[in-house]
This record gives sequence, C-alpha cells and structure tokens, in this order.
Amino acid sequence: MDSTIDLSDASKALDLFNIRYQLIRLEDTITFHLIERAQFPLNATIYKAGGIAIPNSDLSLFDWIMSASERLHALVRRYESPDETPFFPSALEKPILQPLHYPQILHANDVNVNPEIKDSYINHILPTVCAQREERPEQQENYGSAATIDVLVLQSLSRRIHFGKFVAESKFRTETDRFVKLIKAEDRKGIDEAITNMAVEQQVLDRLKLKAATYGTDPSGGSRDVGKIDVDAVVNTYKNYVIPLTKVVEVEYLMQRLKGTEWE
Ligand SMILES: O=C(O)C(=O)C[C@]1(C(=O)O)C=C[C@@H](O)C=C1
Repeated sequence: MDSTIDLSDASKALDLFNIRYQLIRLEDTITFHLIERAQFPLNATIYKAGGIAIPNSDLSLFDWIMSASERLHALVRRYESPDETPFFPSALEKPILQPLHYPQILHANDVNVNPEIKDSYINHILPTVCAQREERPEQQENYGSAATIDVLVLQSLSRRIHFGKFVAESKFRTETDRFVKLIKAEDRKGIDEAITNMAVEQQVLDRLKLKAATYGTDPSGGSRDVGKIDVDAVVNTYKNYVIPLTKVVEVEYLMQRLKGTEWE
C-alpha cells in the first residue's frame, strides 16, 4: 500500500499541506492504474452477476475478486487503518495480526461512498477510458487481467476520495465556529461552499492533464506512439467523479462531526 501520510501523528495528518501532498501522489497511482486498465477492452461481462460461471458463487467476476482481495487484506489489518474503506464490509475477517493503536484523528463516522464510486467507475469512467478499444470485441483471455487491475484502480480511487475525511477534519479545526453553525443548520449547500476551493480544483485538473499526457507517452518516442491513455478521459474522471465525490465525503463527514461532542 502506498501510504506516506503519518497517521500516528495527528498534527501532521491534519496539516492541509500534507494531505494535499498525499492527494497529489495518489494522482500518479490512479493515472498509472488507469493506463494499465486501458490496455484491455471494456469486457462488460466481468461486471455482470452470473456473466461468468464461478463455482459456489453468483457474484460477478469483478465482485468476486474484489471481495476475496478485501478478505485477504483484512487479515493483515488493511481495514483497521482510518484511510482505508472496504467495498465489501461483510466479507472482512478478523486480522491475524495484533491491532495497531492509531491515535483518534478522525471523528467517529460511517461515511462510505464506495457503492457510488463503483457505479461511476463501471458505468461512466471505464467506458471513456477504454473507448479506444471499445470496437474491439471482448477478450475472454483478459477477463482476469482486467478485473485484477480494476481492483487496484478502485482501491486507489476509494482511498483518494475518502481522504476527504481528513481534509474536512482539518478545515473543521481551522474554522470551527463557521462549520458548527452550518452543521447545526444542516446546511449541506453552505458546507459544500465552505469546503470548496475552485483555484485548487483547477490546479488538480491542470496537473492531471500534464501527468496523463506525460505518463501515457513513451519517453523514447516513436512514430507509432499514440498515447497509452485518453488524456481527456482521465481529466474528466476527476472533474466529474473524483472531486465531486471527495466533496460528498467531506460534507457527509462534517454532518456527523458534532455527534457526541460539546456542540451537539
Ligand atoms: O484540497 C482541498 O481543499 C479539498 O477539499 C480537495 C478538493 C479535491 O477533491 O481535490 C475538493 C474540494 C476543493 O474545492 C478542492 C480540492
């Protein structure tokens, strides 16, 4: 896993500069995983329950691989970490490793937008990322390869989007009075406006465009090099899904932020 944020130190973990640095690193991870996925056709059958016969399971191939990965990773404590959010909470098993004691950085919450992330990925993101290949017929030989890369893409998207909780906690601590008023009034629109920084969003999109163009190009050149990924598809993934869902996480986290506190 690619965690560099120090979750053992609350003041570092809630420094907005450090959090944004982590979000920037995750842009690289997400872009590289999308480049890997774009090699293969869309292979829609992977996502259909019963589309591929699996012994003793009626899940889609993708759901089966994702839930089995999560079960395995849970055994080594992945989902004890406050920056990890499972897609299949019911598949998790008790870790075989001793629990780690993270300091309480986030307020208790049950925000999990993974169902929305998965839906957006399968129905909107993948069709644009794989568009160059869409005319190609499904390739049974690639079902497993494509679905295992999907797990990596979705886990990195989920991690990036749920980092919104740390962003929100940081903003709450900086402007506590303002947020307490908005949260008490259940003013989601007002909270959304308070957490929005359009200049930062534009920087994210500009940087992503440069990254997708750069990482998608072989540095040795070559006339057949048409780019490994559709740059606009990557930018639109962020513009239409990643940033909006990060903001949903921020708002919903803040809506739960006063429970059990002096402000309730
Ligand atoms: O960096 C922040 O302040 C965030 O809240 C994260 C983020 C993003 O998803 O990139 C979301 C909302 C803001 O408008 C700017 C950027």
